[in-house]
Parts: sequence; structure tokens; C-alpha cells
Amino acid sequence: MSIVIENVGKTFIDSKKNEVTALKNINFAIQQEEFVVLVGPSGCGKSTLLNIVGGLLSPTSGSVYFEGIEENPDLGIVFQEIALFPWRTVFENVVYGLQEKGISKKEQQKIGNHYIDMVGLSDFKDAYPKQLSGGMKQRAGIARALAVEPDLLLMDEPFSALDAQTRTLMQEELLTIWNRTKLSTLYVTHNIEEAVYLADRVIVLSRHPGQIKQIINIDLPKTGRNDEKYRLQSSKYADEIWQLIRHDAEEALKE
Ligand SMILES: Nc1ncnc2c1ncn2[C@@H]1O[C@H](COP(=O)(O)OP(=O)(O)OP(=O)(O)O)[C@@H](O)[C@H]1O
Repeated sequence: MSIVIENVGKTFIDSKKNEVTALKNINFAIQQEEFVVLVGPSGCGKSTLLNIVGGLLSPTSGSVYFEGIEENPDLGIVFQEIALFPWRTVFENVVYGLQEKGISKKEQQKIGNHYIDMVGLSDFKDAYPKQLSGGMKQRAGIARALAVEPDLLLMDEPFSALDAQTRTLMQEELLTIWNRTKLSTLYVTHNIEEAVYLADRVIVLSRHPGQIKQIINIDLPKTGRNDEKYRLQSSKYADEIWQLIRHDAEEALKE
């Protein structure tokens, strides 16, 4: 699915009745089968933009078009804190969206098992969330988002609560899954290395107001990006992005 974000702006009214322009004049497109990552310092409007694309917030100005129309498609959304239902097993959580859609039990079994298998949780399908590690919970959340077979995947810092090693493994796993599903994806992160590892394109936002500072094409293959031979190129991209963000990140620290 292709998505066009046209002149999107968002102004909030804060608790002191001041206007906060979180986003201004945001224009970009996500092509079919494209993985786009939003990066920027704290408070630049990354989550606001993702929520607007997801239809959870409405923009103050501008529009979002999905294949040319302003109607939200089926979405898979994964947030930092995966809200699994504690009283449901992994399988029951994963098929929740399918139940809501009235899909037959037989199909639920087939689709649920397929995605649980894809995220490597087959041995835990009858486990409850409290029995899972942080990484497993995120995997279950990803399986749940994929199970509705969405047209667009939205991910807001899905791995930021994980330890560094688990995070690296989950990034690799996400790319493997992505290579199978090829879903158009919008992904938010603070982590520049993560952005370079995952993205086809990185959109760098500046803050106050949140605007697009630069869009960087990551010209690396989608498999084997961690290979030694791509290290230098990856770190060049990471440096380039950090130079774009650095000043704003320093300013954000002062607030
Ligand atoms: N409901 C709200 N009411 C008032 N201001 C808001 C609201 N939501 C967000 N903002 C403001 O809009 C700006 C962008 O916030 P947003 O959470 O989108 O940024 P972010 O880049 O995702 O930040 P972080 O990386 O810290 O999560 C911030 O200045 C924030 O304080």
C-alpha cells in the first residue's frame, strides 16, 4: 500500500492554554513495500505523526491518503509497551483482532499458528503474558499486529524497553519477518543505528515545530546489513543523521 502525507500539521493546546505546534508542513510518501523510519530528538513529534497516520489523532491541517483515499486501511500497530491481555494466552492474544472481525475458528487457528510460528513462539502459544520475557512479549505483539494481515504496519519504539542484546536480535528478526511480508511500514525510533539498520529511508525531524529536516535514502541491501562489509557505510549514514539531530537534541536536554 502507498501512503501520502500531505501538508500535515498538528497544534495542541497545553495545560496552560498555550498552543504547541507539534508538527508543521509534513510532506512525504511511503511507497508500497517500503520501510520508512522517523527519527528525531525528544519532542519533535514522531509519535504524534505516527498516531495521525494510524487515525488515532486527527491532524489540525493536511491529510493522509492511503492508495489515494482518506480512509484508514487495516493497520497493524505495535507500541513500546505491548498491551497484551493478561488473561489471554499468546494464541488468544494473537487472534484477538481476527475474532473481532468475525473470522471463523478454523481460520483463526491457521492464521494464528502461522504468525506465532513466524515470530518463533510456537512453544509458548499456550503461555500467559506474565510467563514471557520482554522480548517474547514484543514478539507476541508483532504476531498480533501481523495476524490481521494489515496493509500498513506502524511501530512506535517497539524495542526501546528491551536490553541491548535482545534489541539487536529483535531487529534482525523484524527484518526477516519484513522480508517475508514486505509490508509498508512506518517505524519510530530515537536510536539512529536502529534506523540505519532497518530503513529504506530515514526521515529526520527537527523540533519546535516538528518539521522534516532531511530525508536520507539508505542504500544498503535489506538482508545481511550487519555484515562487516557494510559497517563503514552504515556508520557514515549514522554520523550523517547524528549531525542533523545533534543541535536539536542538545536543545531538548535544556528543557
Ligand atoms: N496531548 C498533548 N497535549 C499537548 N501537547 C502535546 C500532546 N501530545 C504531544 N504534545 C507535544 O507535542 C510535541 C511532540 O510530542 P511527541 O510525543 O509526538 O514527540 P516525540 O518525538 O514522539 O517525543 P519522544 O521521542 O520524547 O517520545 C511535544 O512538544 C509534546 O509536548
